[in-house]
Formats: sequence, structure tokens, C-alpha cells
Amino acid sequence: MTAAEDRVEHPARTSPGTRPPARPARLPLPGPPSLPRSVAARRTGAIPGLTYRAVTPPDPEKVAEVDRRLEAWARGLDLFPTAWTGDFAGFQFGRAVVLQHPGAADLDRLTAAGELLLAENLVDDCYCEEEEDRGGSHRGLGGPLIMAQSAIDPYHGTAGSEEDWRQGMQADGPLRSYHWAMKDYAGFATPSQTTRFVHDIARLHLGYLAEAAWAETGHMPKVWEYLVMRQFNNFRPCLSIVDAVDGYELPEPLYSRPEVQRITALASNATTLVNDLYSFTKELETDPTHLNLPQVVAANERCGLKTAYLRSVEIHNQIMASFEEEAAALSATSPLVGRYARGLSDWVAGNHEWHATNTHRYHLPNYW
Ligand SMILES: CC(C)=CCC/C(C)=C(\C)COP(=O)(O)OP(=O)(O)O
Ligand SMILES: [Mg+2]
Repeated sequence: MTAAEDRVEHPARTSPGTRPPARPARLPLPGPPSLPRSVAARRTGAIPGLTYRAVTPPDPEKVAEVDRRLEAWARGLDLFPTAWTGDFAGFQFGRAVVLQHPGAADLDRLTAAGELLLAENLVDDCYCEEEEDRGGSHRGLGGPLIMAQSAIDPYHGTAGSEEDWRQGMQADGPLRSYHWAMKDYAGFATPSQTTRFVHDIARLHLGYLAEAAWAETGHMPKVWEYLVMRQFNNFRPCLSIVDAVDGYELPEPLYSRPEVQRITALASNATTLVNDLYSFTKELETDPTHLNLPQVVAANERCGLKTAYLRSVEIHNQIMASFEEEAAALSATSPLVGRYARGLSDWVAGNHEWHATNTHRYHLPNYW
């Protein structure tokens, strides 16, 4: 790569003679080179240099059936206005879960995974994302998020106030979707798997709060700090259900072992950074200050966005390599852990395929 190819610079770099601040200020960075939409839309497929495992195409009949069930479920709960129907179709929830859970035990479990995915995205879009224009706000986010947590994490107050809680949990689409998706999931997951999910959603909400706090104060994290936040604001709740969706349980004493926790987190982090790479262009188009790994690398390393993007691919690849090596070593110690590790790997591979082919949501920067 030549210097000319990488000429998009961090603004702080263009002030000669000034001492760089100890912590780089969060300024809008120049966006990625944009293209006419028709050209940009073609720029999909795998990111050059990105480590991923290719998957077999999903069964179209299975996808259509899961989509049909999910749409009926969403309509029945009045989860979103008809104006959002295009977004529902464009997200391709059925295709996502069929790709992510190739070993799913049955369609009911696959549909429950889709309900949870839909609910998680509804909470993010309606509560957290200001740019979506669906009521989301960084300021005061803790209030709605604690209610969202309660929708999956039962209330144990006075008998008299329980009915108020029950009604409160039906107040909007994000709450209804969390609440009823959780009911379906808990119908086949063991109590331990259900509690695992509750804890992973609490972690996710903590990550949303940190992201919102940084957006509100204009804080630019260091790279490691960003990776901490993204380890919580993360796809993990989707990955740690793989055993339940596949119809078995990785028992709590095994799941809780630090090395199993580590491969769960590594897989979740790798696949979440895949989102940062595929959604980079979309995010910068809607909000030039939106944090994702390339933005944070560019600000911290005072380099152009293309360099930062390629560096972010490397960071992803290192995490992915750690996952693959450690998961393989661990799998050799126990067939059950091996099955679980395969489920994690399948989810990562399917989620990559979904990102690489979802032209409704994502297009790549014009770097290749
Ligand atoms: C499905 C799930 C658990 C989502 C929670 C966290 C989340 C929304 C992501 C990891 C995706 O990241 P992002 O908010 O950047 O999503 P888009 O890039 O807008 O698709
Ligand atoms: Mg993103």
C-alpha cells in the first residue's frame, strides 16, 4: 500500500507543532471513501485477508419456514409498525439463524433463537441507537435497559405490585419481544442454560451503557478499552445458547471452567469484530463519530482509516486464531466440550456468511 492510497488522516495529525493529547479526543473522522450506492452494493463478499470458515448455503425451505413463524410471532405481539416491515425482511432473521445454528435440534428451537435475535436487535435499535430514529437515547439509557433486563429476569416483589410489573413488561415492542422470546427459550432450555442467558444479557446491557456513556461524553477509548467494551456489547448471548438450540446441555461445571469461558469469549469477540468490519461503512455514513474498531485504531494510532481497517482485520484474525487453536486443544479433552466448541465455530462461520451477503444492511468500503 502506498502513502497516497492511505491518505485519509486523523484530524489531530494535521496540526503540526501541537503535542498529541495523552488520550486522543473523539472527533468525527473522515468517512470511508464512498461510492455510488449501485457500485457500493456490489462490494460485498468476504473481506480480503479476513480469516473465516466458508459454510454450505442454508436450506431455503427451512429459512422460509423460520421467517414465516417469526413474522407471525412479531405481528401477533405487535412488535413494530408496518413501516418497519422492509427492515424486518432486509435483516433476514430466518436466514441468520439457519446459518448460525446448522445443528439445531428442531424448528421450534431455531425459531426461539430467531425470536431472541429479533428481540436483541429491537432493544438495541429502539433503546440504544439514536441514529435509528426509533426513540433511542444515549442519555438516560440505564432506565429503559433495567426494564429490558426485568423482561427476561423475573420480578420478585410484593404480590400486590406483581400485576403492575406484568403489565409494565408489555409496554412496548422491545419489552414484549424479550419477555415472550425468553418464555419460549425457557420452555426447552434447562434452568442453568436459562440463567446463563440472563447473565449474558446483563453483560450485553452493561456494554450498551458504556457505549452510550462514551458517545455522550465524546470519549475516545484506547484500543484495549474499546475491546473491553465490545466484549460486553457483543454477540455472546447468541453463542452461549448453541448447546440448548442443538438439543443438549454443556453442564454448568464444564461451562464455568475458565478455559471454556475463554473460548466462548474469544469466539464471541471474533464474530463481534466481524460486525465492526462489515458495518464500518454503514456506521460512518449515518454517524461519522460512531465507534467501531477501525475508528478507534485510526484515532489512537494516528493513521488513515484504510490502514486502521487493515490493522483491525489483523486484530480480528489474531483473536480468531486463538479461538481456533484453544478450541481444538480443549475439544481433544472432552467430546461434550468438542461439541460445544463446534457449535461456537458454526455460529461464527454462519454469522460471517450472513454479514458478507446481507446487502440490505452492509457494504464494504472502497479499499479493494
Ligand atoms: C444479536 C445481539 C446479541 C446483538 C447485540 C449487540 C449488537 C447489536 C451487535 C454485536 C451488533 O453490533 P452493532 O450494534 O454495531 O450492529 P450493526 O452494525 O448496526 O448491525
Ligand atoms: Mg456495527
